[in-house]
Amino acid sequence: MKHITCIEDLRLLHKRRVPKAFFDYADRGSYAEETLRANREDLQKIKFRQRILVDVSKRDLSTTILGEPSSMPLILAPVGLLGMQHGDGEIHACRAAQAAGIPFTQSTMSICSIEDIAGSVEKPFWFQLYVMKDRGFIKALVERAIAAKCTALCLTVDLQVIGQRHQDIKNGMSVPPEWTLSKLFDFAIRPGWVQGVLQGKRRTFGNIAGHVKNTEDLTKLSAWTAAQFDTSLNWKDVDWIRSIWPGKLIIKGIHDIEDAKLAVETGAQALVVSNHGGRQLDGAPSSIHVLPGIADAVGDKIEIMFDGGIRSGQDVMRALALGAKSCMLGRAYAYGLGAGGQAGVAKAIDIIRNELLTTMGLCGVNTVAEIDRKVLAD
Ligand SMILES: Cc1cc2nc3c(=O)[nH]c(=O)nc-3n(C[C@H](O)[C@H](O)[C@H](O)COP(=O)(O)O)c2cc1C
Ligand SMILES: CC(C)CC(=O)C(=O)O
Repeated sequence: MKHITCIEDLRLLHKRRVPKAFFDYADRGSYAEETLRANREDLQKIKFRQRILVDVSKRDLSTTILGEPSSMPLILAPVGLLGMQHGDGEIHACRAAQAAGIPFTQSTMSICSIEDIAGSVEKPFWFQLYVMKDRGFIKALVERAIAAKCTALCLTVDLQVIGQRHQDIKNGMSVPPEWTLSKLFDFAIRPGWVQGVLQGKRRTFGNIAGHVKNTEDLTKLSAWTAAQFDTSLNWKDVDWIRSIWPGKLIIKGIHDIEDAKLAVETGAQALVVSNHGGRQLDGAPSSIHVLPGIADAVGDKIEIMFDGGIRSGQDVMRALALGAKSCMLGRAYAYGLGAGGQAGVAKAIDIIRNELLTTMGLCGVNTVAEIDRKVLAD
């Protein structure tokens, strides 16, 4: 990892080490990928004010997230199928987050189960929930998150209809999964990855296997899961989740001021301004484009988290300047995981941490609380 200096280096290493179908699943977006590109392009358009001769010798990244101390304003976002980027990927990512002193969010669509992670890490983590049609299953899943002592529930609300990812279809990441000679060859030339995944605790959705009959049958499990996304989901379901989850609630996938106001009314502690990393509504504006309006409208009533296109500490600084209290990393750490397991995720976090510290120094800022629109050039 010595010559890895930026997230793009981790991305290229991930691309080399992991079969194409799984790399593309992580890397790509929905439809024409306009929103995926806009997330990056709009962040890069935001320029900083360079300030000089300010004593920046005592820069400090520490902050609070949902009232808890955090070493920096970063969170590992829920990312599905991490265990396919690296054997036991969820455990590796959670360990790296905990070693760095930041929260890890486990996806409903994880390969390791809630219990697998809880039994393998030192501290509590967050759980992300997709509300599926089978509400009995969802209630049981929330109860499992409570039993595992998860400290926050991140309710994702932007995937009741699934945006098509063309590349996943071309790669046979469909239901049922497609096995072609070229795919088998692609696996065969990556024996390190194959061995890691085979040594992992599980090779299918760990939170769901066990609930579906014949779970050994991957096709049945995938079909059940795909059919379970619930197009009827609405704000009443959020109230129901509120009634069965006693802890801190985060609503993830807010992209509109009116929805942000409704999220405040649910009594949730935080919302995530997110377009699911350009994987859902293609043609939506970038997350950074909508952040200032949402922060101005509700930032004094609810904690604002942000994601979408964060690949550097500079990007974190941009989002904090425009009203976010913390940022979720998605692909940035998934690339690290594919590139090198726990060490790769640790590297991703460290790269972003150092970039943020340097950017703060060059903008004449010492603390996270000081970062506001004044650090941006007109
Ligand atoms: C491969 C992949 C899988 C994802 N799976 C989930 C998921 O299971 N649940 C969820 O709430 N968000 C999921 N997301 C969205 C992320 O939580 C986050 O919103 C997004 O990655 C942020 O954009 P970025 O990747 O540009 O940082 C996924 C994102 C990626 C890249
Ligand atoms: C299994 C997927 C629905 C997980 C997800 O949220 C994503 O791929 O963006």
